Amino acid sequence: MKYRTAHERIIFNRLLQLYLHYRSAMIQYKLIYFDVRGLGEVSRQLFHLAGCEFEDVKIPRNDEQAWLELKKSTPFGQLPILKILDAESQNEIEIPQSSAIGRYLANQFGYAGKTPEEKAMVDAVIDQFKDFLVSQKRLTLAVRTKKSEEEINRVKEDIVTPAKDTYFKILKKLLENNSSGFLVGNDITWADLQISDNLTTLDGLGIFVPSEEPILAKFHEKIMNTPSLKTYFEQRPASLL
Ligand SMILES: N[C@@H](CCC(=O)N[C@@H](CS)C(=O)NCC(=O)O)C(=O)O
Repeated sequence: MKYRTAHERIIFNRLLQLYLHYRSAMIQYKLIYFDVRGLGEVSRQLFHLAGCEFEDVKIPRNDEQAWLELKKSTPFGQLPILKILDAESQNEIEIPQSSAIGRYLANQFGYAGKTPEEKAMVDAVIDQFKDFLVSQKRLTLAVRTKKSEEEINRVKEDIVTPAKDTYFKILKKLLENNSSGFLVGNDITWADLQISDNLTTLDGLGIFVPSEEPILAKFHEKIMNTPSLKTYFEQRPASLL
C-alpha cells in the first residue's frame, strides 16, 4: 500500500486498528476441557497472557455421564476443544487437538515466534514435550489408578527417568544458548508456557527437583513471575495434573 502523505498513512493505520479492534470484539472464544491443567492449560494461559476474554468451561473429571454426553458432539471425541464464534455472522468453528489450539491462539496473539525459523523452533520444543508426554502418561496413569508405591517407582525408574534425562538435557541446552532466559528468541512464546507448566507437573510428581536443576528452576521461576500471568497463577485452583 502506497501513501501520498504521512497523514494518509496515519489515518489508514488508525482505521485499520479500529477495524481489528471491532472484529476481535465480535469474536467469542470458548475453551472446553476437564477441571485439571493437563492439555488445556497452555491455552488458558495464552488467553490470560494476551488479556483476551474467553469462557473457560471445565467438565468435572468425576462426572463421567456429563463427559460421555458431550463426547458424542466433539469433533474428534476428546478434549480440549476451542469454539470460535463470530458474533456478527453467527459462524462457529470448533478446533480439536491441544497443540492445534495452542498454535492457533499463539499465532492470533503473537506468541508463536517472530520469524518462520523461530516458529519452527517453538514447534520443535512442543514436539519434544509431546514425545516426553508419552512416558509421563505411563506414570500419571499409575498415580491416578492408585498403583502400589513399588509399581509407581518402577515406572519412574524404567520409563520416566531415562526420558526425562534426554528431555531436560535438550531444554537446558536451549536455555544455555539463549541469553534472553526464554527457550526461543527474545520474547515469551507458547513453548515457554508449555514447558513451564510441564515442570510444575513434574515437580508435583517428584520428577523435577528444582534444587537439582538450577537452570530449569530459574526458567520456571521466570515464567511463573510473568506479570500478566502472576495473578492467574495465584488464583487458579491447585491441581497435580
Ligand atoms: N492428542 C490429543 C489428546 C487428547 C486427550 O487425550 N484428551 C483426553 C483428556 S487429556 C480425553 O479427552 N479423554 C477422554 C476420552 O478420551 O474419552 C490432544 O492433544 O488434544
